[in-house]
Amino acid sequence: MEQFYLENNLKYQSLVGALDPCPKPRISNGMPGPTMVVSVRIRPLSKSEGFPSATFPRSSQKNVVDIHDLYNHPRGTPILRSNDYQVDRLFHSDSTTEEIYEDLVAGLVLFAWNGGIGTLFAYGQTGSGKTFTISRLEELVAETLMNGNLEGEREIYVTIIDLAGNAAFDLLGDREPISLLEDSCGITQMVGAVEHPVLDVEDMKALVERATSFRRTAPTLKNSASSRSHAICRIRIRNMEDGPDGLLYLIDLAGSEGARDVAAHGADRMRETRQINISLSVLKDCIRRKAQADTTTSLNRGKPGQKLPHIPFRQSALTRVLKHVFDPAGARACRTVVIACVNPSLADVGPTKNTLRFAEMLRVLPTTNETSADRKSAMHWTNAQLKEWIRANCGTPAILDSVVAPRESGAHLFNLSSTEIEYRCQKCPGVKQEQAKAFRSKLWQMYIIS
Ligand SMILES: Nc1ncnc2c1ncn2[C@@H]1O[C@H](COP(=O)(O)OP(=O)(O)OP(=O)(O)O)[C@@H](O)[C@H]1O
Repeated sequence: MEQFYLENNLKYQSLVGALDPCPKPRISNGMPGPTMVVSVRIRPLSKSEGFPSATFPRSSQKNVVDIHDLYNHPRGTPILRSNDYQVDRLFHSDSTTEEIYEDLVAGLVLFAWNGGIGTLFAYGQTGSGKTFTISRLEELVAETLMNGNLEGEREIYVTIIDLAGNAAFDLLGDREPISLLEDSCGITQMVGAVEHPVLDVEDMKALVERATSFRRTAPTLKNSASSRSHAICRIRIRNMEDGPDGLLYLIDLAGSEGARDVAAHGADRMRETRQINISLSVLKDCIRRKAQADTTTSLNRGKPGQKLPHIPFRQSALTRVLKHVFDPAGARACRTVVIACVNPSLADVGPTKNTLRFAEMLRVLPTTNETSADRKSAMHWTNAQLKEWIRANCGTPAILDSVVAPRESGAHLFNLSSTEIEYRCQKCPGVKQEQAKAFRSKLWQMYIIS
């Protein structure tokens, strides 16, 4: 595929240059939820990669990014396939980590300082800039906690562990194995991991450096020093007055790798990659179900007999450590910031789309206190908007208007599983399976009323 992109670089540039993406109706109004903010950071394009950028933040719409991919059409010339994604915050390739800190993380630190549990994840494809982002954020967090400008008396303790599969290791204790056990109060304890008191910023930097030196890395096709484990930095903010201790989790996830990227790996590396991908998949499932659970809870607040939703956080060590975030029975106030990191290179366009699709999916059901009427109006498109969107996204050959709006019977419902979307599209003559697939991710969980 990379060869195809290199050979068609000029064609790609000219197709992108001729495009004029128009503002399209969006599923949601773009307001971040109160407990979870989903952001995307696009890292700068590295010249050595030799591919053009496939990510184009839209100037006319805030927090929307267009991704243009070149499709190798089996029966014709290559064509451009475009998708757009919207998140709560979008950081362009010239944004600094300091800007991200001010916008997303400073509030989380204050929240933890005042006794809450703040969690920050960086996830994305291998080589997309997660470690780059988290390591600088760790320094900035330390500066805020130590500069003496926050009100109240606190003591700071740091634990840094890494998770490889379901095994956990203390990165500040020479990578000794530790156990993750639930105590009688249902809190996951890192048994055997040492908590280090931090007195100033230099202490914190030294601890982070020490942890980095013990972290498991290996070269991958995309990154010569790829992190092959999830690193969790837990900062406990001990309240010396009356009040609960705050907790701040800064998590640098191992990079996901696609089947294409792992072709050259041996059996051990394949197993390791499989374990990473499984734990990331459980994490994604938990985040998503948590977002759904928050929405359902806020809509049903006050109604009797509401059951707690099931969130499968016990399925991996990573989500067990983060039980406080996912346990629907948890009583502590939690806030979560997700930073989806992407590499803008055209060669990485597939994983980039996966990362953005997931980021956008977390926002489909925003965790706000909006009423069901607000939600309905935000999720309904008019027929004209639907036609416009499908025409712009259906690929080639274009779908006919008669197929786009084949109904006289009222609602054309796309709030369906992927199989059902295909089923619907099979019923509409003229829509090809591949086109139906392209719609699937976007139309998922969306009503469209005639
Ligand atoms: N915003 C940025 N500005 C400049 N360089 C960056 C930025 N983000 C990442 N890089 C560079 O890209 C390369 C890969 O970044 P990094 O190691 O952080 O990726 P990663 O997502 O942690 O990868 P992995 O999952 O494989 O560990 C590094 O050389 C890093 O310096």
